[in-house]
Amino acid sequence: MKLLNETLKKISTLDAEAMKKASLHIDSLFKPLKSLGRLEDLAIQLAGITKNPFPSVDNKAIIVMSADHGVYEEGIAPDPQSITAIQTPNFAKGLTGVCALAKQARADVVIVDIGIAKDIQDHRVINRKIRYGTSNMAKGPAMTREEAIKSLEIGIEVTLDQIKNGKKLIGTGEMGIGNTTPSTAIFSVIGGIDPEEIVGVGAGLPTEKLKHKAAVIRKAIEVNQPDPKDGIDVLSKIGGFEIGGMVGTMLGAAAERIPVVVDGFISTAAALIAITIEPKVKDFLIPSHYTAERGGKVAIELVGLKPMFDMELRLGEGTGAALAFNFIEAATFMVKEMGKRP
Ligand SMILES: Cc1cc2ncn([C@H]3O[C@H](COP(=O)(O)O)[C@@H](O)[C@H]3O)c2cc1C
Ligand SMILES: O=C(O)c1cccnc1
Repeated sequence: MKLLNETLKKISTLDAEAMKKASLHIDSLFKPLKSLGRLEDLAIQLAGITKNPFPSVDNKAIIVMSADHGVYEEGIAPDPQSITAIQTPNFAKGLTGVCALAKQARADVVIVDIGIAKDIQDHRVINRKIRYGTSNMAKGPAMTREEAIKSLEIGIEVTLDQIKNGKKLIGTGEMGIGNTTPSTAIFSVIGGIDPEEIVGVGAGLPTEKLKHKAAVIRKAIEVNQPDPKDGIDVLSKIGGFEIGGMVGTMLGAAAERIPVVVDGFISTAAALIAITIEPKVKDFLIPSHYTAERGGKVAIELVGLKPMFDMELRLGEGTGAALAFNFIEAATFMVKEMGKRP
């Protein structure tokens, strides 16, 4: 709890002076005013986050949190639960979708076991296992409040380690069979939306099972009665360990004034919990893409962010964040490389 409290205390506001300097500089560049559109907004936000009108984000990492879900036993996901444990070492080997995109963006991928249902033998996977998957949220709380806080603090610690190692830009990623179910539950509770309105197929659930997935989510909310104003209560009752880890990454990066990129559906659920815990964190979040998962648009609107692009991705892992790194780095090149108006 100490690390979480210290981190929350450190989260401040954007630096208005650096933003003004960046804005004046961008307006002085050799181009029609505002003609680089949202790239200009991005450069100004980066200045505000880093307190530097000319920041560099060349050293980047995607932090992937991996965990399993007790609610899997309700039949809410199309794949065997063992895929989480099978796929996790593939992040260390560079074989997953996010690894390919991160390689192109010259970013490291950091993979953390924060609650996979099996032991992972690969030493390159950081072992911060809380336990072997959450409990079934359709029957009771997914985790205790203490475990939820632990997941946040693990996310903070792993992120601070990366920042200490020189990372200037962080992306959030995840792996966890079944995790679109707790994510949808989080949007339902905090947004006050019926699960049936936003539930989607995740990794490919047959559409005839969508009503069942929504009913499981509704039951989990009824059984647990999470307090929508208490992000930690929501996380503990209907969340997941990897979602908590991603929230921790967002809080830790914001506290250190490091820009942190929101990925897809699950990462958006983490962002919603992060801003429920500390609204100031929102200014430090950079949205990436519109996920193709049904409910994704409503979800990112709940956070109050406008993604940069829509490539119809629906993989997660941090793939959208890795693609977004290119836009973010491009914004820093614009301010540093362009010439001024005569
Ligand atoms: C091989 C494979 C790789 C993945 N990488 C990310 N996900 C994505 O799909 C899962 C969420 O969807 P659902 O809630 O329907 O299970 C998460 O693991 C998410 O990261 C994957 C899913 C699979 C099958
Ligand atoms: O948008 C995502 O992150 C997503 C969507 C479906 C399944 N897994 C992840």
